[in-house]
Order: sequence, then structure tokens, then C-alpha cells
Amino acid sequence: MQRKIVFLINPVSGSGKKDGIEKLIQQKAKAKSIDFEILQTNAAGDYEYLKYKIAKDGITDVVMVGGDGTVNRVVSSLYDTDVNFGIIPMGSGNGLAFGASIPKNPAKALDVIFKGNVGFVDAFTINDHFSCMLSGLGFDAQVAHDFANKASRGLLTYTQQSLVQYFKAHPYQFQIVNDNFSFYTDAFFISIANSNQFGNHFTIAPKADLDDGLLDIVIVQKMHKAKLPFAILQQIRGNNDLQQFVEDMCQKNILYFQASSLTIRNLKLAPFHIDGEPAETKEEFKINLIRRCFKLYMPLPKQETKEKSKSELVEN
Ligand SMILES: Nc1ncnc2c1ncn2[C@@H]1O[C@H](COP(=O)(O)OP(=O)(O)OP(=O)(O)O)[C@@H](O)[C@H]1O
Repeated sequence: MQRKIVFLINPVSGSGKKDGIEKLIQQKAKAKSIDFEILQTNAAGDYEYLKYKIAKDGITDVVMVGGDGTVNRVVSSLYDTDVNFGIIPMGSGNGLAFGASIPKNPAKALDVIFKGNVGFVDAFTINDHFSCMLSGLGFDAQVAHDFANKASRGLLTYTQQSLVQYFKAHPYQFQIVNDNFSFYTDAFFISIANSNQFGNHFTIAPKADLDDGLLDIVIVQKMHKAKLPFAILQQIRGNNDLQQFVEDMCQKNILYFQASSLTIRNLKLAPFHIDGEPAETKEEFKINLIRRCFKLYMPLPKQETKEKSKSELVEN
């Protein structure tokens, strides 16, 4: 089937600089004789209008040029259409793109899209919000709220805000409930992760897989603040195994488990974020996985790439 791609460029995501990206898309798409159109994202995050265009013009792919906020808004509007999604990572964090091994270099990310390998990606609802990367409560949500109020975006601003918040950080009280267990915890933050990271390869949920039917839940419990960076470093390095729920959870700094549904009671109204975008907090969050929610262009896994090039050698 002839591909027809709509590119949606976010003019403000990341450092904001998108010089040359339109030209690059034009050159590469024309070289492949692929039909395309370039549009801008909108601040309201409303893409319902694209459904009509997708049906009328036979659009096969929607490619998002931006960060996780852009991906969240576009996919939540359009996942029930037949399009495949692509990402050219140009946000501040790019947690979903990097979790899917999509390269940061725009020309290479475009090559991935044009090569045409798609994989399924799970998503989840958190109350009536849609999330496909990582949502959470507490410290990182406070950073997301502060970041949204800054005039500039990008990694530098994000790192500055994280440092400022680190010194102010304090634990919040939560109750965690699922079919098999219920417990109270005081925690600096809770991450509900579909992708393995916050972004920028900060892999807070190293065992997360975009297509495993499970969400990784990371609960960074109350501890002496001086220990916090070391405990998080252990976690991002993958030194904490996934835990079955055992009685020694009070001995652990970080709880790490997987679930496809969960309820979090937010007893002290910790701040909340959805895929890195600040959102209004609530006393209770009900989380449910949406299995294989959408299809995303991503590189072939390394093993398959090797096998494919071997079979190409044989064919030739
Ligand atoms: N045309 C537009 N004009 C102004 N703002 C826009 C426009 N389109 C989208 N936005 C806003 O851009 C913001 C940031 O988008 P996005 O999340 O993609 O970038 P980021 O925050 O820099 O990256 P990341 O989420 O990966 O950290 C969103 O809050 C969205 O409302």
C-alpha cells in the first residue's frame, strides 16, 4: 500500500530549535517517493480534526516531531484509527522514543520510519487520562510542574529544576491496592512506567518492555535524603530485581514490581504528572493497562537485524 505520512512538528518542544527539520523531511521523503504533508502541533493538544483527514486522504502514518507530551496528545487522540505512528525525538526527555530505541539523530529516526518495521506498544489509563510513557506522583511530578512554568525547555532547564526540587523533596503518604495486596507507604515518588525511563536514558524502570502487557511500578520509599541518589543509581543500573511481594518491604528503599492494574490512594495529595506533563492531582488513581494499544515505527531488535542481514546474504 502506498504510504501517506502526516508529520506533526511541535515548534516549542525541547530546545525549540528545529532548523532544517522540514527540509530534511522533504529531501528524504521525496527521494523515497513517499507522499507527505507537514503540519504543526497545537498548544491545546487537540488532534480530533485529523481523524477526518486520515479517512478522507488515506493517511497511513502520523509522525510526531517533538517530545513525550506531543506523543501523549497525538496518540491519545488517534490510537483508535488505523494509522501507524512514528517519532522524531525532539523533546526535552523523549522517554518513549528512547525506550523504543529510536535514534536521537533526526535523519536516522527518519530512516527507521521509512524502513517500516512496526512494533506494538502498550498504553494505560490513569483515571480518565491516557498515558503511554511514564506517569507518576511526588518528586518528579513537582519537577514537571515547575518545568512547565519555565520560559525555556530542554535538558538543561530540566536538570536545573530537578536539582532545585531535590533539596525541597519530602515523602508523601500513599496506599497501594491491587487484587493480591494492599499496603501503606511514605514515598518520595511513585512511577508507573510503560517505557523504561523518564527520558534522556534515565532508566528508572530498567525491566520495562513496551509490549509485555505489564506496567513497571517503582516506589522510592522514605529514606535519609543523603541515601536517595545512591538508591536511585542502583535502580537505574538495574541492580534491583523485580520483587514478588514479601514481608520485608519495609527493609527496602525502593519497591519494584509489575502489574497490569493498580489503585493508588494519594493520601497527602502529592503532585501528579502524565508522561512528563503536569496534571491536576486527585485523592485516588485507578490504573489499567491497554494491551497493544498502537503501532510504532522502531528499529528491529539487534538479534533480528543480525538474522535479517544473514538471510539477505543467503538470498543474494
Ligand atoms: N503550536 C504550539 N504552540 C505552543 N505550544 C505548543 C504547540 N504545540 C504543542 N505545544 C506545547 O508543547 C509542550 C511541550 O511538548 P513536548 O512534551 O513534546 O516537549 P518537551 O516537554 O520539551 O519534551 P518531553 O516531554 O520529551 O520532556 C506541550 O505542553 C504542548 O502544549
